[in-house]
Amino acid sequence: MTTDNVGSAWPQAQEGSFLRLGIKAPGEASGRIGLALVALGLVVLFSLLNASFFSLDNFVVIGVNSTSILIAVLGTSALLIAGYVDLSIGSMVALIGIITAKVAVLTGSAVLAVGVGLGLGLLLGLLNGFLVRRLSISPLIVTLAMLALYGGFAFVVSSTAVYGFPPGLLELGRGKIFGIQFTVIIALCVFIIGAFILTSTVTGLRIYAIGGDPRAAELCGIPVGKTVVGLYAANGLLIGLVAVLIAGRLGSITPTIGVRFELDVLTAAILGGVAFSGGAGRPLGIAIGVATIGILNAGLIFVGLQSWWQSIAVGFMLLLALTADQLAIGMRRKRARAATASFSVADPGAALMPAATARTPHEDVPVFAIAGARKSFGAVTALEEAGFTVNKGEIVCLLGDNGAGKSTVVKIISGALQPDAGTMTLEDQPVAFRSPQDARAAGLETVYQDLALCPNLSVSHNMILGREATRRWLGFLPVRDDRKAAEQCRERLAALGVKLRDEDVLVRSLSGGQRQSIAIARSLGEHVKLICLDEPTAALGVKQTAQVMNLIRSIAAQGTGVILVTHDLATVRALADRIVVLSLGRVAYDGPVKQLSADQLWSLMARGRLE
Ligand SMILES: Nc1ncnc2c1ncn2[C@@H]1O[C@H](COP(=O)(O)OP(=O)(O)OP(=O)(O)O)[C@@H](O)[C@H]1O
Repeated sequence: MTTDNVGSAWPQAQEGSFLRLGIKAPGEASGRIGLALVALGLVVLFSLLNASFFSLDNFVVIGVNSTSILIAVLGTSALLIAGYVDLSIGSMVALIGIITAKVAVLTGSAVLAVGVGLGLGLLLGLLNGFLVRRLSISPLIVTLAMLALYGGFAFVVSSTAVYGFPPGLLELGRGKIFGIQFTVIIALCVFIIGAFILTSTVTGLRIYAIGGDPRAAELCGIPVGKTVVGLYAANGLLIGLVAVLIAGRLGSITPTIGVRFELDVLTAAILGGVAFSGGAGRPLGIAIGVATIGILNAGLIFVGLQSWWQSIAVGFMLLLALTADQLAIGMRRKRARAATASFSVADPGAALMPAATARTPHEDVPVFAIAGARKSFGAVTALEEAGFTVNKGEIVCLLGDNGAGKSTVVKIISGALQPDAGTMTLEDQPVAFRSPQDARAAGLETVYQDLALCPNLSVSHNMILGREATRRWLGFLPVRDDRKAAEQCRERLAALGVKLRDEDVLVRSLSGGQRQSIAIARSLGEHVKLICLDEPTAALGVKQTAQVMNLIRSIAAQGTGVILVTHDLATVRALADRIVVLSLGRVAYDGPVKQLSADQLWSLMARGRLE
């Protein structure tokens, strides 16, 4: 169990900023870059077995041969980080390659062939993404089916090699500038741009967030579906580029060109630290993973082994990397359990004091009202004519037995559900929300029971998720403003009396109470008028409950209205200015809690009536 020692330190973050831009690379470092030392070991081994392996010419050849993997690994890594995968990339290379080759031979136009290759890649990627989202089954299965389809169609287009390309296409694949092949320059540029997007942009952060917890990402306002389809489309475009460059470099394409390509690319990504379970991986590790696979493939040819030995070696490496991946997950869980991460809240003892001593709600200034709310789910009526108001700075506890309709009310208020009938007003203005984003924009925040935090992201990244600020780097490149995020994070926590020593620490290593504080602090902003908290103390110990109760008091003291859903009578007694009791979808009681006896309160909660 974790303990919260008031005043002791939060855990420290693992890494510094990316390229000193003040940008903190999201997600976790691979934690197993050591595996990349395998690459070095392989160089030594192959050099011992064949002296001519260790030559500049050979490393240039390995570099050129690795360009396809270096380009493709970006799309595969981004998908893996988001918790998805595309097994069809090898067959895609074959199908796109063979169609590009046919177009090149038939039209004699290199430009047209390149356009068709890239366009087809984008289209096939979009198709994969669309199917994965639509079919809602494992992307492994969907893309396995696509692997078979694309691979088969490649043979339908041509069962034999296609060659005789226009010079422009061959020049693209074989041409050099300052002695360096175009393909190498293109691959390096694409990799650097991809690494930049992953580590420094809003999109990058969102990819890591989706991999960490897709539901949390969705609740933070991230368009998960569109982002995932976009990732598949980008992956397809990269594969289109790979196919075009291979056609130009080899001067001919066969329908078997992509065999085992997906295995090489996946192995390079996972070897380089991208977690198969999503949410983790960094570009440097990925680049080292690519180098390892390149060296392995070249070395085995050098020592004269047959191609099936390459297959065996890469398969072995993949197993090794997956085992390391699992070990890393186990160690992370262990570290999280062992973490004695702690935070401090100003005078936690005060949380045990009655609410009235800490602040005064404005009884005559209603901030929010819901009236005549009805909601049915098929034959089940969840709400019937429910309604109540919340005043400025007032804490209203929403109570009721299981199935009374509390969550349904909260979902309607937060925009997650639309009522069948009823009205809502916010500061005397009628409002209707079609989504949680609508509600948030109007100044209405919800802290969900499962908190909607991404465990693989830092506290400050979680704090800004869905409303990330950007700035221009070098005057034109839009990058995430992580400095501003850190400032905002410190300010919000400080406003609630939470002292945070390191906002770069991962949420995974925080205790339940700390996570609750982060979720509450995140929901606060100058424009917030009402905050709904769903069972915020349900999973907490005594001290953590006291800390969270203090936070809720601080929020109300700043004039924000609070709706608190809870089953805990001690919390009700300590915090509530007023209680609203729901029973079978109707309001059974709306009034102060002070004059109710323990028996009366219990009767209201359990039976929905005063006795
Ligand atoms: N999506 C849904 N589909 C069908 N029925 C639903 C759905 N959501 C809620 N209900 C039903 O509506 C009624 C009210 O549910 P609700 O979750 O609002 O109650 P609650 O007071 O929050 O209960 P609990 O304390 O157990 O969470 C229940 O009978 C529930 O089964």
